[in-house]
Order: sequence, then C-alpha cells, then structure tokens
Amino acid sequence: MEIINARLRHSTEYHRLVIREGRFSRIEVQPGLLPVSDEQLDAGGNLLCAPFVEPHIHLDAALTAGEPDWNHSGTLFEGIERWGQRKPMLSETDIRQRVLKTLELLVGRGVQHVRTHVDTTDPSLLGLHTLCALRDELRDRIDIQVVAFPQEGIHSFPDGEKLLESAVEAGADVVGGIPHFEYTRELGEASVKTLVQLALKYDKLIDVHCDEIDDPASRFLEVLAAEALFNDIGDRVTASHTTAMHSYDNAYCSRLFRLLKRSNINFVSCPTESIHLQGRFDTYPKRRGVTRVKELNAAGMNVCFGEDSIFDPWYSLGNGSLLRTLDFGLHICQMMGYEDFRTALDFITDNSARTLNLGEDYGIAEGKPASFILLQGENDYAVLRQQSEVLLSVRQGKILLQRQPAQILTPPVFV
Ligand SMILES: O=c1cc[nH]c(=O)[nH]1
Repeated sequence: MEIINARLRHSTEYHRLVIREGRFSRIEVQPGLLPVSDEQLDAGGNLLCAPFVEPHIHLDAALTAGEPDWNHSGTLFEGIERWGQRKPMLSETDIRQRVLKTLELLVGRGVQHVRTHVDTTDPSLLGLHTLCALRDELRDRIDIQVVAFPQEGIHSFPDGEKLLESAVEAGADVVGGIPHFEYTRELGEASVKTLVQLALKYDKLIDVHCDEIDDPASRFLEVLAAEALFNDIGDRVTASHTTAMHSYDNAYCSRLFRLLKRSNINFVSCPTESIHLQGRFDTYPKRRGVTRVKELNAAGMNVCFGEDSIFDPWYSLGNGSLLRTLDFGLHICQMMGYEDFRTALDFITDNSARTLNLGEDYGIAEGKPASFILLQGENDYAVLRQQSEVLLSVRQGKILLQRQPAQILTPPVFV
C-alpha cells in the first residue's frame, strides 16, 4: 500500500507513506501536492495520524440505559444501583451483542485501542470472562485491555477481594478499584493498598476509579500516588476521574501536585460523564466536577480523555466519538487557546497510548506497525473544529474501515 498527499501532525508538508508487510517502510516529504497513480491511495491533504485510543469505557454495561429503570437523579450512586438491577439479567449472548455493537461504533470513529473496566462484583464473573474471551478473539481487529473493576467495592462487597483476585487469575490485564465507594475512609485506603499488592503480585497495570465524587474530603488519590511512588510503578498506574480534585482547597492541591509529579502516574478524565454526574448536590453556583486537566497538563503530567459510557445507567448519550469528548473536555476545562487547539489530539492519541502502556509500536514512524487513521482536515485544529469524519482506518497494513465523506446533494445556498 502507498499513500500520498497525507498531512502528518505538527507539519504543514505533504507526505508519502509506503507500507510493506504491515509496517511503514518509508515515510517521506513530498515537494507538493502530487497527482495520484492507480496503485496509490490519495489522502487528499487530510491528516494521517495514529489511531484514537479509548482509555476508559465500561463495555459490559454499554447500551443498557433504562433497563430495567432509568437513572432519575443523574448521580453516580444511582447509576451503580441501576446497574445492580441490570446485573442479574446478564447473559453471555447479551454481553457479546452489546459489546460488538459498541466496538463497531468505536472503530467507526477511529478507535483501535480500548481499555474497558469490567465489573467483578458479580459472583459469576460472567462479564469478565466474556470480555477476556472477546479480547482474544478480536485481537487482529482491535486491542482491548480488560480492567478487573470492583464496581461495588473490594472490602464493602461480600468476597470483593477474592472476586478481584479470581478476575486477575482469569486473565484481566489491569487491576481496578473504587475507594470512594467503600463504606469508610479506612476501607477505602485499605482497598487501594490491596489492589496495589494484587497488581504487584501478578505483574499487572493499575487503573483506579479514584475520588469520583464532589466531596473535597475524598483524598484517596494521595494514597494511590504514594503507593505508586514507593513501589516505583507510577508509569503503570492510572487515576481515573479524580473529580474531587475540582473541589480541593488550592493549598492542599498545591501540596498534592508535588507528590503527583514525583509519582509519575497517569490521569484519565471523562469530561462529558463527569459534568453530568457531578455537581448534583449543588444549587448555584454548580461545580463542573471535572478534574484539573489544564493544571495537570501544564505541570507536565500525563492526562487523557475517555468517554466512560455509551448509553448506560451512568450516561445515556455517547456515540463512540472521542472527538466529541475532546470538544466537550476542552470547553469544560477552559483549554481554548491556540496552543491548546494545535496539540488537542494528544489527549485522545499519544497521552492515552502512554496511559495504556502501548509502548514503541504506537505512532507514525518508519519501522512501526502501519496502524493509522485518516481524518478530514489538515491538522488538529481543523479536525477538532469540524468534528471530522474518519475517512480510513488501517490496522497493521490492513484496511479496517473506509468511508466516503458525506455530501450535500443540492447546490450551495450562499456561494
Ligand atoms: O463513571 C462511572 C461509570 C461507571 N461506574 C463508575 O463507578 N463510574
């Protein structure tokens, strides 16, 4: 395969990319826009970039909103209660069908790597077994990382710790937690220490739903970061949500940032979900309830955006588009400067790839696997502003998806 007239991120020039045996064998700058031959694929001056990475989603719960009842209050805790009512209705077929439909949405929007949290507070571990099987079956079409996620707690759910360990033994890639949902502060702290020990024992990554609440006294992030620092595993650890940080006192936050930087942990923010679930106990002014993305990023820490939910008990919208999440995230976090737009795609590509520990194979460079997407528009700014379509998605040299851009059939109204 040979692609010409492609724009690459952070460059205004046109590029020719040659793919042999699933890898980029040559990437070179062209003198200008070139005519296309029959064997070549014309990128048409559009942006060729590394695939989008979805770093935080709940595939086991996707497409279940309203079953058996809706989340009327819009709170996280009612979402967990509604999901608790849906869990007894799970079957392998039900999970498989919903997961495949959701993955179709994600792939259609340029995603090739997904980290999914899967609830382990279910004595059958059906979701976990099904997602691990799908991960293995779908390996040539999409990368899936499975997080063993104790939705109803490690120490507050009967046999929560045992179930979590069984999930890891069954093949989960990442160990999760939810300290703010444990009954007490002490149980929350203990849960963080338990999950870190489990990850060390089985050599797994860590991704914790951490302080997903508006309570400024919820301070499990410092416990997680200290554990990461002392065990020297920061790059393998992710703190998801950390919405309480929105409400922390600035003096505390300043002290906390010192530890966070030293710990080298990663952060995932899910801005659409958080602005919906948080601030629910406020009158006015109402907090946005989104973590301090702008400040974490400015301090040099690794932050990325995830969608979290697609039509589930916590969030009944969502369509698989990380560009939509990015658009909301930049608005909510007031990251609307020229520099923010110029590098916007970092939050759904390189930063998320680092969070998932995807390693050297991710990215556009000679010798790397030829996995990429082609987006309508010439750079990050244009793609973001136009909420561009994915024209092409290629994985290890094979076309996953090709799309004809939508066309208006009537003549222009004004020009
Ligand atoms: O945001 C979310 C979604 C599902 N479960 C959680 O605990 N949090």
